[in-house]
Amino acid sequence: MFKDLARLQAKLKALVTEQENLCQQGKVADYIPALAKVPATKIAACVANINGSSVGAGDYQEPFSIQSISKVFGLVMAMNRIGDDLWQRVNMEPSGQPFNSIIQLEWEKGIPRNPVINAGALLVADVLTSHFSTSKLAFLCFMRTLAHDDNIYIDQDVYQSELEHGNRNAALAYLMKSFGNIEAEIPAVLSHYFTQCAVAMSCEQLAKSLLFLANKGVDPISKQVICTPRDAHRVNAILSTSGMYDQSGEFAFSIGLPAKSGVGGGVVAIVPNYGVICTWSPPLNSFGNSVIGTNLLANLAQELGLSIYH
Ligand SMILES: NC(=O)CC[C@H](N)C(=O)O
Repeated sequence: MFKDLARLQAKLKALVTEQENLCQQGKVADYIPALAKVPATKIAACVANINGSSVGAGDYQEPFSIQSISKVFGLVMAMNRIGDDLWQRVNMEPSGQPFNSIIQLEWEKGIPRNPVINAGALLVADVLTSHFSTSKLAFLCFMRTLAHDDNIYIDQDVYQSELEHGNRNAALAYLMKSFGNIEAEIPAVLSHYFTQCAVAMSCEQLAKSLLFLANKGVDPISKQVICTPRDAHRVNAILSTSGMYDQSGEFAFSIGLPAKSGVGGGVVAIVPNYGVICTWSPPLNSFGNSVIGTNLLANLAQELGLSIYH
């Protein structure tokens, strides 16, 4: 558990102020208009404590597009639904490739390297589409339950844009289907995947909703079992090795926390037995990870001595 939350809040404020005044690099995602129009100056950091309390600084209560952070939640739902069968259809190795790469998928006969690159998340979306009668609604309900907030919503503007610019994801899904690794019809799989990506949440909501991964699978607020301790371990392991895409090695080397980024500029990091940190800043580096979001996490982890490798 994080102690002395007042000091932690002062630290978050100081870090946010320091980062917003630095000359920053990076580029806001512009593959869809709905993301391109988000102001590059947004900046936020929030820490959810394992006892359910939280502190934040900057725009930490403002919703943004969670994008690939949704892959974590989809994965947990799929693991809960089909158990170890999932690992017959998706691997658990780092890809060493950009998040939306297609090359490896053909070499490896339609089996995605891991569930947190696009191909893997589309595979997970197929599992959810095939095993829930209303998978999009089930996903939204899951998010609302985890965040303890019924106001969480799907940003229709982002969803529509994703659909209109979804050719690469469609290509990944059709390639997997050609290998027999996708069961449902591709339009339904894509619709589920883009719905997940289009969920809007704030840093505070995201940090709270992932507390179960810092607490061996149990939501510390409701005491509800969200997944088994073994699956919480597995998700954290995948996030440690692949959550920051092809920057995961460097992230483990310099920060040492299971983490997941999204092209909306959000980054979440799990601190087992302590809580969850979420940062947000839209400009991205060449890996698709938030520049300031990663800096904020690095500074905080260093100052507080947080690393799972200590
Ligand atoms: N890295 C990401 O956040 C990618 C999500 C994005 N919607 C895509 O599918 O390309």
